[in-house]
Amino acid sequence: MLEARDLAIGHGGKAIGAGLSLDVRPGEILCLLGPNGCGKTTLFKTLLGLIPALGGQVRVDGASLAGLSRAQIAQAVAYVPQQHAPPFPYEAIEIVLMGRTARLGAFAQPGAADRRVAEASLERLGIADLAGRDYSRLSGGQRQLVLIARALAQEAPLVVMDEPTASLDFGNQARVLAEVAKLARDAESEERGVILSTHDPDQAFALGADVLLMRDGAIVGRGRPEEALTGESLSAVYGVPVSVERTESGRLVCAPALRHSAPSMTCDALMMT
Ligand SMILES: Nc1ncnc2c1ncn2[C@@H]1O[C@H](COP(=O)(O)OP(=O)(O)OP(=O)(O)O)[C@@H](O)[C@H]1O
Repeated sequence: MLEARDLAIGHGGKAIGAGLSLDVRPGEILCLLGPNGCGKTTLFKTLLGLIPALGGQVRVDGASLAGLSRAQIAQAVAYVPQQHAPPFPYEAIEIVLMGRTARLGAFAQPGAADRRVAEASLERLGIADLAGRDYSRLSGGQRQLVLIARALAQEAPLVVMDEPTASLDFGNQARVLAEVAKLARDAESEERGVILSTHDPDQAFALGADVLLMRDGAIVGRGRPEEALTGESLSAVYGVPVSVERTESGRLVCAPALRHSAPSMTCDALMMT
């Protein structure tokens, strides 16, 4: 479905990563983990053709990304960006309806069926009440949920999500993760491929997702979460001691050690800040 081979990525011709290869197939969830600034968003934008690859190849359903129009890419891949600021005060439902655009003819307007799909997407995420609200005035987490609804409405076979749970509260994180799992493996609908980035390695365990560990623009680990996410690999990638522990229920969780030797502020210093 999505294949990247020996991809080099960067901005304005300046490389920030190279030698990147990955595959996502229907029913698979691929979880991209790595420190701030390692190149996750740049990789996603390159996979979506939003910025040019500096080398290597991306193929979508066997076709070279370079030869596809924006509409063809949008029919194949839905994108949930990290941040999104529309230039006009759209209602949330209008943002979700934009997900239908790739399915319409050049000058066609979304119809009643498209509106029903958009409303169902909002409902599925428990945010039907936001439909008529001004998107630009929603909280960061509410906006993120609306963008996920837009990706659902797009009904593309592959979904790329850049930190989809970043500004969500605890309950909404769980809701969105459940949707991610359903998107990929819901027996009632067609299987989809999902690739998401996150700063929480526990999510890879919770989703049973394949893992790509990235550092400084390179892939430094990959595989099933139990193999790729070890105390050693996570400590090396994030530069802090991390242990991976099994809870009583049998679930694996990642626990960073808080360094006792880190400089700490005295009460006086804290009161002055
Ligand atoms: N538009 C841009 N022009 C030039 N450099 C950029 C641009 N966007 C990002 N970069 C640089 O590319 C590098 C990778 O950034 P990127 O946003 O891909 O990292 P990331 O892994 O997604 O980070 P985070 O986890 O903080 O979101 C960083 O050094 C960043 O400063």
